[in-house]
Amino acid sequence: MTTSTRGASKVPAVLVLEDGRTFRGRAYGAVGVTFGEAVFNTGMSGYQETLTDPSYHRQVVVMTAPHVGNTGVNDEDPESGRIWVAGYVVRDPARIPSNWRSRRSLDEELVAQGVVGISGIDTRALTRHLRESGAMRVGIFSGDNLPDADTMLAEVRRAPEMKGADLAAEVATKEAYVVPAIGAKKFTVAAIDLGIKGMTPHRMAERGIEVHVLPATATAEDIYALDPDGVFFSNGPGDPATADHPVSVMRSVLERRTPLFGICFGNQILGRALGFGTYKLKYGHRGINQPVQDRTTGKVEVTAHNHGFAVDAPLDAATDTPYGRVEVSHVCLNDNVVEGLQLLDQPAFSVQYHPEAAAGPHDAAYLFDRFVKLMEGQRA
Ligand SMILES: NC(=O)CC[C@H](N)C(=O)O
Repeated sequence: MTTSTRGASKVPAVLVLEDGRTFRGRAYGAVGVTFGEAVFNTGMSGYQETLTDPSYHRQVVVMTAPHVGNTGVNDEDPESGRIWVAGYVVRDPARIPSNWRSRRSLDEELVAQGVVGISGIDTRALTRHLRESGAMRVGIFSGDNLPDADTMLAEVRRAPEMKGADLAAEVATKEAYVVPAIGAKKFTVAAIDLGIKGMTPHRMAERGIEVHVLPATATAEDIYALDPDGVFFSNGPGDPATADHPVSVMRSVLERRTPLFGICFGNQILGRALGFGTYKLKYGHRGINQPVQDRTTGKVEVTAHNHGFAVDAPLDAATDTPYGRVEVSHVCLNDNVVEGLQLLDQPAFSVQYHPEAAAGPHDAAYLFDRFVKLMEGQRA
C-alpha cells in the first residue's frame, strides 16, 4: 500500500555548521532541534538502510542524491529496530512515494520516530563545503520561532565532537540473542555487537552459521563459554580510539588463534589490537559505489562504505606484530585508505567496508565465504 505525504512542509528550518555557514530550507520529518556531525552519503538508493544503520548514531546525514523518499518506507529493509541518524538533510523529498512494498512515506516515518530533518537546501553546495572543509558539527533548527543566528551557532559549537566519542554501548544490544543458521548448522560464531546491522548475522546464517550476538560489554569468558568456531566484531559508531574494551577482548581472541573476522569498527579494532593507530578522515567514505582492491587477488570490487575513521598501517610491506605478520589486504582506489587487514600467521582478517551490502552491491560477499573457510581450516 502506498500512502501520500502531507505535502511539502511550510515550516521554516535552518542548518548551521560550526564554521558559521548556514543553509535555509523547510522542516522535513519532526520539527525541533538536533545536533551531530555533518557527513554526506553518496548512495542513490538504500535510504532506509542508511537511516537505520547504528553506525550513523550522532551523525547528521546529508544525501547527495537529490530525490529522497521516492520508494517510501517498507517493513523489510531496516537494518535495526529504529532510525539512528541524528538528523537528515535532503534536497527534494518525494511528495508521493510509490513502491509495492511501501507502507508509509519517509516524512511520516521521520515524524513518527522524532527525527529532525531539513529539505529544500542546496545539498550539492553543502557537500562541496564539507568536502573542502571536512566533516564538522552541525545543528538543524526548525519551527516558526527560530533563535537568532549567534545563539544557534553557539549551540552548535557546544555540541559534542565525533572525535573522542565512545558510542558503541549506546547502540548495542543489552542482552545476548541468537540468529539461527538457515538450513543445517555448520558453525557457531560469537558476534560482538558494537552497532551491528541486521544483514550481517543474516549473511552468516545463510552460510550455516549460528550467530550468538553478544553485547559490546561481553568478555573473553562470555565468548569462550559458547565454544565458538569463530569470533566476529561488528561495525559501530564513534571513535575507535575509545574502544579499549573491545581491543583487549580481541587480543584474547588473537592469543587463542580462534578464526576472527571484523567489519568496519571491527577492522579498526583489529588495527588497534595489532598496535596500529587510527585517525579521523577529512570527510569519510559513505556511499555504495566505492572502488576497493582486494590485493590478495588483485580484483577490484565496488563496495558499500560508512566510515569516518581509518587504520594507519603501512600499505606496502607486512608488519610484524605480537600476533604474527599482518598485511593490508584491501585498499580504497579513490584515496589509498586502508580497507582491510589480513594476518599471515593466523586465521584473522577484517575489512573497513560493508560486505553485507545493505544497501549496496554484492561484490564483497566472498568475504563471508573466506570466514567460513577459515573456520573449516581449523577443523581440518
Ligand atoms: N560503520 C562503522 O563501523 C564505522 C566505524 C567508525 N565509527 C567510523 O566512523 O569510522
